[in-house]
Amino acid sequence: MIGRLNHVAIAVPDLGAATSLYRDTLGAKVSAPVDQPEHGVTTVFIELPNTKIELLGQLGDGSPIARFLERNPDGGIHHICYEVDDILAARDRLTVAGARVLGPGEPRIGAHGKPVLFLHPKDFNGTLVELEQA
Ligand SMILES: CC[C@@H](C(=O)O)C(=O)SCCNC(=O)CCNC(=O)[C@H](O)C(C)(C)COP(=O)(O)OP(=O)(O)OC[C@H]1O[C@@H](n2cnc3c(N)ncnc32)[C@H](O)[C@@H]1OP(=O)(O)O
Ligand SMILES: [Co+2]
Repeated sequence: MIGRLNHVAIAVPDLGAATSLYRDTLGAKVSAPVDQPEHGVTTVFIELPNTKIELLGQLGDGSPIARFLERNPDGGIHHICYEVDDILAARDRLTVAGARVLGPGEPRIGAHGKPVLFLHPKDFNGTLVELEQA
């Protein structure tokens, strides 16, 4: 059911410093930062030949990455995002299989303008999973 790896997300305490690290030290192509107020984060995408890295900075109070950064003050891998052909069919199939879909259960529009959903990390070997409509 899952398809391509769309991105690996890394939550960071200082988005400017992390962007500089990827652009200037690792020599990667980086995007401009974009605030995602619906998601409580600011994103910077690193374009790699075979996938993307999503740098996540905290945006506003109640950001979903706030507690993660409290527990991991240097930052860390926060989630992985797989593409699915039909996000509603994927949600329904996973729910029947016992996986917990986070939030209200309806997809929201993500950083690429496509519907996304998140699955509880406790149901996927301690890894927060994002699904994005391909
Ligand atoms: C920009 C849009 C979009 C895109 O298009 O790419 C994005 O990527 S938005 C990214 C940010 N949004 C989200 O992460 C939304 C979904 N996340 C959540 O709803 C919450 O973050 C969470 C997963 C429910 C965690 O909530 P939190 O309050 O931080 O933690 P808890 O204390 O409730 O945690 C319970 C349990 O789970 C462990 N945990 C938490 N986060 C992670 C994680 N990222 N990876 C692995 N494990 C995680 C946490 O350690 C707790 O474990 P125990 O201590 O053993 O109970
Ligand atoms: Co993401």
